[in-house]
Amino acid sequence: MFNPLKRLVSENRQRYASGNVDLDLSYITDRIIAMGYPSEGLEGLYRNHLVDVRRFLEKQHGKQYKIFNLRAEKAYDKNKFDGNVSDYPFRDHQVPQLEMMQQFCQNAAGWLDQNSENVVVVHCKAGKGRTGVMIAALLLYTHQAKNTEEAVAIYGKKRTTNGMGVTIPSQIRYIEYYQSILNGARLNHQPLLLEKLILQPVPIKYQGNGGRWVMFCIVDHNNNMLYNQSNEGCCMTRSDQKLIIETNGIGKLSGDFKVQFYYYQFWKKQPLCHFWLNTELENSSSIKLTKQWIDQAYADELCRDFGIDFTIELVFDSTSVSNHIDNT
Ligand SMILES: CCCCCCCC(=O)OC[C@H](COP(=O)(O)O[C@H]1[C@H](O)[C@@H](OP(=O)(O)O)[C@H](OP(=O)(O)O)[C@@H](OP(=O)(O)O)[C@H]1O)OC(=O)CCCCCCC
Repeated sequence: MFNPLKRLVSENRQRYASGNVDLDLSYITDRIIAMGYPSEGLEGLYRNHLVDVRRFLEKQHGKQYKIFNLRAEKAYDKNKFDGNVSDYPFRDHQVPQLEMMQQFCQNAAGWLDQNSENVVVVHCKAGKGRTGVMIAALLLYTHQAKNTEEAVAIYGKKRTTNGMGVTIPSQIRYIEYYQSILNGARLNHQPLLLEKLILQPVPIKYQGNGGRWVMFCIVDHNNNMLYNQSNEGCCMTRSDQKLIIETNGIGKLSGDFKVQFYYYQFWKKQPLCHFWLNTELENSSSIKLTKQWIDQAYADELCRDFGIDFTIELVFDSTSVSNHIDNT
């Protein structure tokens, strides 16, 4: 039934509305469905209600649906869908572990291969960003999209009213990483040694001298600190054009990592921007990210100071890079 609050909360997502069904749910293909979280209690008042989702899926697909829950923050009793639920959790606005993308695709494609009537149903919270990452990966894995751009476009067109499905730069980067794995790229397990970060131009308000210092840390998927600039006492040098932060060669990185920039206001950490990278698929001694490849670089008021040509460059120790390349 039409519910104005649910419609408001589903924002730009395409809803499935037919007869007395009105769900935050979209068919990306005939056999791949994206939807919002099947909720209960208070959340069920403004998102898809679990009971409505179950009724819809059973009516349309009998017992031939399999649900994939990507929401790390919350879970429901799998028995409410007769146990036919698999979890591939990751956090809101973040990226999945690369291995998890492969496991998800194998599981989902295996289910689709078992019977031509089987469908997969993917959700996170809103069923937009994270759901889009995994469905784009599945479209690539099942050869229904030839590259990341096409996979993201198919998803955006079917899932949203304005084509804006997966929009977070790191999430798009991870679909690209996954595409390169499917294209035969070899993962390199040798760590890379982060030598320095170069911010160009110097963020205007955060240069010291009465302004606030830009700080950064590096974390893993569980938010465990891999490197913390404020503890390591690394050296910052500033010219008119750039801010160079030397890590003294102690930033040894392996696999997925997130670089988070922040500053302190009243002793509270205020995030500025961040990005995810994976060392296993990066083979160059420097990675330079323009603003459009940095997460939240537009959204946060403070990051406007970074200017349109703002770049963050990560420079790795050349020995670690050559060890890395020898191993590919
Ligand atoms: C009378 C109140 C009217 C409220 C109207 C709210 C209208 C409104 O803004 O609704 C939207 C909000 C937030 O909406 P959500 O709580 O659903 O949050 C969305 C979710 O994080 C998506 O990530 P994911 O789960 O798909 O991975 C994200 O997409 P992405 O990761 O791609 O950026 C999207 O960002 P985006 O907006 O696309 O930038 C978020 O808005 O809903 C609520 O906060 C729940 C409100 C609960 C209200 C409870 C009332 C009982």
